[in-house]
Amino acid sequence: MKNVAFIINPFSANKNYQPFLASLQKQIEDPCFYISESTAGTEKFIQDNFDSTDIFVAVGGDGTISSVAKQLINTGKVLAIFPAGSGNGFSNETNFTKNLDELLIKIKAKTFREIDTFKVNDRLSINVSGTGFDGKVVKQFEKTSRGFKNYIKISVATFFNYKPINVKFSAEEFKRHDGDYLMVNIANTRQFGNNAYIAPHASTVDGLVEMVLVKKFTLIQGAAFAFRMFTKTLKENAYVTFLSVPEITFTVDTKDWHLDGEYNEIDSPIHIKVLPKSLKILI
Ligand SMILES: Nc1ncnc2c1ncn2[C@@H]1O[C@H](COP(=O)(O)OP(=O)(O)OP(=O)(O)O)[C@@H](O)[C@H]1O
Repeated sequence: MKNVAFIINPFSANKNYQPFLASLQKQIEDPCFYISESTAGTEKFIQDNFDSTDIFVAVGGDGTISSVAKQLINTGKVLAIFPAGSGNGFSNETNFTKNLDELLIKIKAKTFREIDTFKVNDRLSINVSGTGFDGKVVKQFEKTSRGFKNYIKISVATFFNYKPINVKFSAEEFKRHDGDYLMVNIANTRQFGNNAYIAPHASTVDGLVEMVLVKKFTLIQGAAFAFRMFTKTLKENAYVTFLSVPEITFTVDTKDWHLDGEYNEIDSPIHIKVLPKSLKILI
């Protein structure tokens, strides 16, 4: 299989990439692959193999996919995914499964489509990024051994001593939404991962992101919110507001963000901007 490179993150999810690599080597003679020790390593690998590769396959979770996508934005190169993360939000939303045979058929067909991505100031996001409660949760979560159980544990603990963030919009039309929020998320796709649908109406081809503003609620209301997220039925109410926008600017009194589930420190003011049809992705 020519012009295809596999970038494997050995730290994703259960840190067990060997079975994937063994199947790959069984199915393809001498595949081009790279076991990535860091995002800088991935960057260098893509640069070194850029001219000879048409399809870069990210083997990992949303963080890995994002680190590969970053290098492919607005180029002729195509992204493919073998989901190997714990949440797999982006791969769930772009129809990639853990079936290697299926992936190899898609790679042979080489059919792709163009989807939107977006920027948070100067940083790229492909899936869902946010600040506030879940920015803080991701910060604490990265200090643990990860996994869904730790995520829930940290979420509940963070909830009880969490001080809402203050958001102020620049444009007059959004100023009525200025105020204190539990969290603010910016969604390109519908879900965080683990089928938690934070923005059930988001689309990767509409040139817009869904900004989801969530006010602080009680734990009981939080349970209802979680139920609606997992049943794809989250809608606007006294606690939840959706803004569908191609770009938006605001200030926020925290630097704690997660970009596609990875903790980032970002200075306010924040400028969100959609990069329409900027990423070619295998279908
Ligand atoms: N290209 C890369 N090479 C090496 N390590 C990476 C790369 N991209 C991200 N990482 C690191 O690998 C770890 C796992 O990231 P990743 O998001 O892929 O998996 P996950 O967190 O298990 O899955 P998900 O994001 O779907 O929940 C993170 O600590 C991240 O910082």
